[in-house]
Amino acid sequence: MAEYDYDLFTIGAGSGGVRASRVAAAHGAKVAIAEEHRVGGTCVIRGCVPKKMLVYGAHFAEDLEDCQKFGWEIEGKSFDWIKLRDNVLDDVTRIEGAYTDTLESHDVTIFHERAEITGANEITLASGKTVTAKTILIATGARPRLPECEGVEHGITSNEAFHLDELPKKVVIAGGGYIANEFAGIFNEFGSKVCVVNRGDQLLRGYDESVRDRLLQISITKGIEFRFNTTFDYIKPCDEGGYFVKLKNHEEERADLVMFAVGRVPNTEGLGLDAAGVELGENGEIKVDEFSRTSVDHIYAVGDVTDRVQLTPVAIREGQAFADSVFGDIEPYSVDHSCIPSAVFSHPPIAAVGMTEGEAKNKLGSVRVFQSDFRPMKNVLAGRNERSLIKMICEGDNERIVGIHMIAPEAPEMMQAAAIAVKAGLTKADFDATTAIHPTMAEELVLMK
Ligand SMILES: Cc1cc2nc3c(=O)[nH]c(=O)nc-3n(C[C@H](O)[C@H](O)[C@H](O)COP(=O)(O)OP(=O)(O)OC[C@H]3O[C@@H](n4cnc5c(N)ncnc54)[C@H](O)[C@@H]3O)c2cc1C
Ligand SMILES: NC(=O)c1ccc[n+]([C@@H]2O[C@H](COP(=O)([O-])OP(=O)(O)OC[C@H]3O[C@@H](n4cnc5c(N)ncnc54)[C@H](O)[C@@H]3O)[C@@H](O)[C@H]2O)c1
Repeated sequence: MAEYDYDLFTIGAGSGGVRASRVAAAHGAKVAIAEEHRVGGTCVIRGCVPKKMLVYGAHFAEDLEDCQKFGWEIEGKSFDWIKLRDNVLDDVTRIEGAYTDTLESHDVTIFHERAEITGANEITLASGKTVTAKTILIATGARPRLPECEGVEHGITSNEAFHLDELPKKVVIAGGGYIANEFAGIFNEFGSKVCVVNRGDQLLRGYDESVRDRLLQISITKGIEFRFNTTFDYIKPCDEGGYFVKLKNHEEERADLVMFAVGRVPNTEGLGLDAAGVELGENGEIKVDEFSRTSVDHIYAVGDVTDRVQLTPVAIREGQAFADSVFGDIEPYSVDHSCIPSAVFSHPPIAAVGMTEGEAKNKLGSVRVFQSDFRPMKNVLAGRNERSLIKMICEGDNERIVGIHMIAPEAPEMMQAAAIAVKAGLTKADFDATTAIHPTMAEELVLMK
């Protein structure tokens, strides 16, 4: 008789948990996974995937306007939110099915219910069933944070934004980070009046200042309003529908929808972590070492619940490294969290890798910055007065590239390839030695003066 029911029990079937479970099973482990909501987790069900589909949908608004300068006439164009919403939700269900199939084809047992650690190696499911496992992986992700304010229960978060029955005429979005800027772009392109409310005076902290400023200027030109250095006093329902929204130092205003996008809280409550002896950090995140091991030897944690870098590819890499290291026939290895490229799918999008100009100056002293500030060819013909910006930050005499930052149509697509070069430690001279592909926006990368 085996000592435990499973070699591995994973709590949470999101990006990190699914990858770890599938790979551990492929290494020969007997694996079970519990999911209390839907297989796929935040990324597939209510994050990256449906968000990107809405971004695509939203962008047609500009394309349908710009296409006229390219000779196209489109009569009677109209937009049907319910059609887009339902098509997106259908595709989410399809992908959920693909994730479930992957787990099942690897003989991973799926429990479609909540799980909690109730003993050193014991897990109890919501149905009351108890199982044991030699190793436990916590991959429970994070949930939207809600600020403290009167009437906070009247607001929605990104979770609900994908299910709206109608688009708001006016939406107030709290936050100045990824989600706030992405949804500001989405709602604005669909014709909603958007007001972004940020507690501080900076959008997208962590991104390069000139790129952030460019997004702010373009967003204002597109009609998005911003209120900085303020928080909510109250949100009160109005008899005629919608809400009265009062911000500190501002007059009360009306809105049809309030959306909170003020960060995410690791899902660590009600998991039995205290009793199990798993240590948490200041923000409730699970503390782990470089191998994703918690303070308890046989309990590991990956992804957003550890609050290292809250991105899907990072959760996936952490899950893969954990499974290979614990169940594979190889030397344990850890995930390199340096130089991770990222993107904000705003309108237009931002993408970045490595140090910003400010960071590089602080850390490295003298740096050289190359910059290309240009109006993409398509925007020129379309009469769209929107400029793009690409910055390259270089270090030392050999001008090793330590950061690239851009705001441009398709910036995330360009960045994925550029990030390989930065990660590999290439220099400005290596870029200069590469022949341009003309005419593209990406050729700016190898033509910078
Ligand atoms: C709106 C939005 C857009 C995003 N866009 C991007 C993007 O474009 N690119 C990008 O890289 N990242 C994006 N992210 C971040 C990305 O979704 C997360 O970093 C990623 O999903 C984290 O994966 P995870 O495995 O740690 O957790 P999750 O994917 O959140 O999975 C955790 C799972 O655990 C389940 N769970 C929790 N507690 C229990 C329990 N006790 N028992 C059973 N199950 C439980 C949850 O239901 C959930 O399904 C976005 C996030 C949001 C919210
Ligand atoms: N494209 C992507 O890769 C992508 C997209 C969406 C989300 N994500 C991930 O999800 C995480 C969460 O996203 P997010 O946008 O919720 O958080 P975030 O950390 O990016 O931004 C939070 C913002 O809210 C502001 N804020 C905090 N409290 C506030 C308050 N009370 N009132 C007004 N503003 C307030 C902060 O100043 C900050 O600008 C991100 O950190 C990111 O890792 C990634």
